[in-house]
Amino acid sequence: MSQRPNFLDPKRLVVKIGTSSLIYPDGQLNLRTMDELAFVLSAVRKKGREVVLVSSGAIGVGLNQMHLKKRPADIASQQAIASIGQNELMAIFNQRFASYGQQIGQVLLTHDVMDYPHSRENVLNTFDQLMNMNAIPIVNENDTVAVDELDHKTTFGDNDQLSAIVATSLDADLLIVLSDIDALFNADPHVDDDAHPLPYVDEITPAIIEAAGGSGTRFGTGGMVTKLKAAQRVMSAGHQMVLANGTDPKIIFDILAGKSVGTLFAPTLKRED
Ligand SMILES: Nc1ncnc2c1ncn2[C@@H]1O[C@H](COP(=O)(O)OP(=O)(O)O)[C@@H](O)[C@H]1O
Ligand SMILES: N[C@@H](CCC(=O)OP(=O)(O)O)C(=O)O
Repeated sequence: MSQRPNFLDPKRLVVKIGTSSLIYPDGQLNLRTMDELAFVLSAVRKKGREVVLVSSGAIGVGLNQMHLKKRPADIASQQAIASIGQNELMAIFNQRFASYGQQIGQVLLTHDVMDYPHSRENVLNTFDQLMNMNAIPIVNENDTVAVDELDHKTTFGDNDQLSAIVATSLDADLLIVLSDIDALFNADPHVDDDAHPLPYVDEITPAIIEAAGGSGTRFGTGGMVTKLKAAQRVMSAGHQMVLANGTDPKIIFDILAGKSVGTLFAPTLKRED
């Protein structure tokens, strides 16, 4: 009988969902995925695991609210769209999580807040208290204020790296990154028909970085490049990351049950099939 590896039993779990899993290619909101995500995370929380959700979607939802097909060019307009979208995103999550009896709390972060020791400590205390209250923190970058200036870095750049920073800062055992793709492939499968999935990565080699392309969709931002950076950060901290398809968030149950789905990034662990 195969031994159950420790990543299957995380005490503290961070789940990141990308815009391309929350918004259909035509710009409409994927309410089904949002509802299923609320259902699954509520069930996981009720089983005693601490759960943090990092959700993208502020800009995508804002564009939908304002009936816009693409991002406006100027920063102030993008930030206004994010302001409208974040509000709507949380309204939907609030309603869906409430239907499963699960309390949530919003945490909007900028890079500088995590850089300065005092503000970082306050943020981490807030996470701790939310989890003590059995609430699920829902995190996003504070897009309405984050703009990089010469001597002041406020942006994370993308939510893949934000989720890795949150996971490592909270010492989470496992980061699950849900995207619109089944796994990391040896080449972008939207470009190369012969690409095959990689079930297990124990080291981010130059060949793997070479295989990672940008986003395949109108709304996604980082593509595979930023997911590999996130994996690198998590692995360096001695923890694990699973990249999997977020179309049906019940895949989280499969991951926690030890099924070999997506790509497992883990420094030394060998996956048992
Ligand atoms: N080697 C690769 N393996 C898998 N996907 C890749 C790879 N290189 C580039 N991609 C692209 O990355 C996309 C996922 O990133 P992105 O669109 O930013 O999603 P999200 O919104 O979930 O962050 C995939 O749909 C795919 O087109
Ligand atoms: N903070 C932005 C997310 C940017 C981002 O990284 O998006 P994604 O590549 O879809 O995870 C938003 O909420 O629109």
